[in-house]
Amino acid sequence: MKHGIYYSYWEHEWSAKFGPYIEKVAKLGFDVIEVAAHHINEYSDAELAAIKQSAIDNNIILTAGIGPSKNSYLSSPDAAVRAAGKAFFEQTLTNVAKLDIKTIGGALHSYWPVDYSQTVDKEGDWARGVEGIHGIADFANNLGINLCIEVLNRFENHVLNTAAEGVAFVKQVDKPNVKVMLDTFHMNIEEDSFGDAIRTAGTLLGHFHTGESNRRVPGKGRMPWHEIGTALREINYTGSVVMEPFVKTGGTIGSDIRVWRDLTNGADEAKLDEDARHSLAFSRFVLGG
Ligand SMILES: O=C(CO)[C@@H](O)[C@H](O)[C@H](O)CO
Ligand SMILES: [Mn+2]
Repeated sequence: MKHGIYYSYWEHEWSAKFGPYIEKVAKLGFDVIEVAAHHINEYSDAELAAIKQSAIDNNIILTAGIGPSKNSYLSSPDAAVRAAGKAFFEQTLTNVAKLDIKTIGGALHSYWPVDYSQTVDKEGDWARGVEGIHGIADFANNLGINLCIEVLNRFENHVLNTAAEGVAFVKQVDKPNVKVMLDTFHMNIEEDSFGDAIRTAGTLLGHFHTGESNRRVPGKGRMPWHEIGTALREINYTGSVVMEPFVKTGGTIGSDIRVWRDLTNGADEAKLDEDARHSLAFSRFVLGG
């Protein structure tokens, strides 16, 4: 099991450059950095090559997270938006591959976060989402990329809220590089049992996000970490466990994640780094790896 952190922990914008964080997370002892792919198409090839080299030099694996935009996503009822979604993914996956990234996770079938001022069509969005992911799976597979479909809580998406729904969706897509992704923050809201949810995902689990119920770093709250670690060991999970703490207010990250109070307790960057380092030690101990 490899342990990582989403660089957005330190940032306010999904557009923030991720290159400089590779050395930082390596120094903190992580194996993996997760980067936001939302703006990767704005990076030049030279920039991507330098980032890839930095990852090699620092012995860091990159994974990518993404929340597709409402203008271009795979399950839209509007065919033009679906086509734009496919084009966006093909360009994004091509650039993601330039960083040797093998895992991209998020609500890839949908857009994020969902706008609930509009009518919800769960069945239609599910069917179009399955078709949309099916339609980009081979393209991703040819680049060596796994598409990890994140199960989110009800306030952020309506299609997949539980591990069981994630498994049913991924089975309908029926492609070897399309997997289920779980996140303890969302599971805490929707699942009856963390252990059962992880066992339900089983061999289909492709990526795993961690965080406390208020999205502080693992170890600062009341998540049943022992139960989670036991279940991950039971299913012989060998993928990445990426902590996804969101503790800062402000910017697009603060508003998309609904961080309306300072969860850092006024921490400066050095204190945030220390919290991440302690949480990594805690995560390795309780989850394995
Ligand atoms: O858990 C979440 C959101 O609550 C994320 O994994 C999200 O999909 C990603 O951050 C988008 O970049
Ligand atoms: Mn997540």
